[in-house]
Amino acid sequence: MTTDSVQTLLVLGASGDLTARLLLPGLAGLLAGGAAPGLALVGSGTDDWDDERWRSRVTESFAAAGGDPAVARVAGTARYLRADVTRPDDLRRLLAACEGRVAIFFALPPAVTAAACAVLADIGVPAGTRLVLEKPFGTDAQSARQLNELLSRLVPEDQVHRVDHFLGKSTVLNILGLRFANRIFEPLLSSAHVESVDIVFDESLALEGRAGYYDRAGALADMIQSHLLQVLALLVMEAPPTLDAREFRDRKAQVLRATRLWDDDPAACSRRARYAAGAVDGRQLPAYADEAGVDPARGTETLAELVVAVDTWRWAGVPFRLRSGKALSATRKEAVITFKPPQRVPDGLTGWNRHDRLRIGFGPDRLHLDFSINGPGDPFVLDPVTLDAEFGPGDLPPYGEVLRGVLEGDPTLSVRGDTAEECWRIVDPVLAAWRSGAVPLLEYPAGSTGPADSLLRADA
Ligand SMILES: NC(=O)C1=CN([C@@H]2O[C@H](COP(=O)(O)OP(=O)(O)OC[C@H]3O[C@@H](n4cnc5c(N)ncnc54)[C@H](OP(=O)(O)O)[C@@H]3O)[C@@H](O)[C@H]2O)C=CC1
Ligand SMILES: O=C1O[C@H](COP(=O)(O)O)[C@@H](O)[C@H](O)[C@H]1O
Repeated sequence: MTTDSVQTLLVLGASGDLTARLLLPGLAGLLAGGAAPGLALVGSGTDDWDDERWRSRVTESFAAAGGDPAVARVAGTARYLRADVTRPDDLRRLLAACEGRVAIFFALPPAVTAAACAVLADIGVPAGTRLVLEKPFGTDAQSARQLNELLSRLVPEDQVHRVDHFLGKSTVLNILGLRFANRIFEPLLSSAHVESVDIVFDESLALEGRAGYYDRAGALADMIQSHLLQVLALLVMEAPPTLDAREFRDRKAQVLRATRLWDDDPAACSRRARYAAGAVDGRQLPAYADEAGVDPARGTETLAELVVAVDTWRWAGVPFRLRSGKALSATRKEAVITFKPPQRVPDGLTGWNRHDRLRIGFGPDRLHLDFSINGPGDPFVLDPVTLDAEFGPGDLPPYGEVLRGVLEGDPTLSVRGDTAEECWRIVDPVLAAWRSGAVPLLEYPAGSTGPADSLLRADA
């Protein structure tokens, strides 16, 4: 093993939900594939745990990777240090316990992450340290800018990883490959041919005990500001000359800078709603307002919709409708590109009654192309058909892909600081309109398809 390969992943928030459920299983997948051979794992939290307790948590979360020796080595040598990360002496002690290059994963409540970063900015971090921050990154454009300023005092931007588990490497590459590695789709992807785009992330999952975080975030910040605008950027960006982190992230940032609310009208271009009592998949759910830990007076939305325009030569005039909601009747995770009708269907051909559509599914990652052809029987009558393809699974779970970028020092998948601010710049006026009461908080029964007054295309 070279000295260069020795590095420590320092997990702040070792006892938390994210660490056990997503981060550690992702790490196990990565290690089982032979990555990060010299990795040491240090966990920390305010709980009175010892090494044994932490190792058993790690082993439990690593279980899916089987008995891989590299995985077992990391679990068996993991160390735990009790610390309050808002205290300078505790953070100094944690950093002193790390060997080689350090990656600090802030699996902490956002306010604690910001406080820990402020302390680190005073005490400093070893050269080469990478910082991994979970979403939400700030609560608006101003707080995101302040957090960015703080981080810039700590390490260079390329060593800051603002995590977006949603856009793992395989999903990003699926979209880029679909758009830029053939001559079929890309020439059609512009306002000349596209009528509208819907990006939808509907979940049948409800609050699932996450009121502590979710009730202060809501669907707009939880999903649209943080994840769906990133999907939008991938769908509309110009082709990067290479997949180098700088080129790729520059292209994303450019289109997000050109994105604005439809008609610049935050009230007309947005919807918000929260679920009332109902049943999802036979499971009876209370109204969101009655869920444990929820303060109904906050008026937190569990479903948000937003229509934006991308003011570029290619996309001007095309509405992009973004929506995400919880406790809905069915899970639907896809981007749907609806094409304009054919310029003219020749007289004599009948039956065209459905727009051509390209559907890109996220989980499972699939592609569907809906269009009309001459079907069986009468050749003068068109029938709707769908061509399907699977993108195939990536070799790692999303957090494995995120951690690979962190441990290999590759910021490609990380959300760059200016981009995080830009996403808040887009949604801030909507949050202000909601706070002022300009947009009513609608209700939909859990297990329904959402409020009737949706901005999505009804036929998509
Ligand atoms: N859970 C999820 O599915 C997802 C979570 N996230 C994000 O991940 C982050 C963590 O979320 P989650 O794991 O759910 O939260 P949890 O509340 O489950 O865990 C938070 C952790 O932070 C620790 N902690 C709190 N204050 C301090 C402190 N002063 N010093 C040291 N440790 C402290 C807690 O330890 P203790 O209890 O001992 O104080 C606990 O281990 C959040 O930013 C969240 O938005 C993002 C996507 C999904
Ligand atoms: O980041 C989040 O994502 C999940 C949905 O993503 P998935 O990969 O778990 O399907 C969402 O449920 C959660 O509210 C949000 O914080």
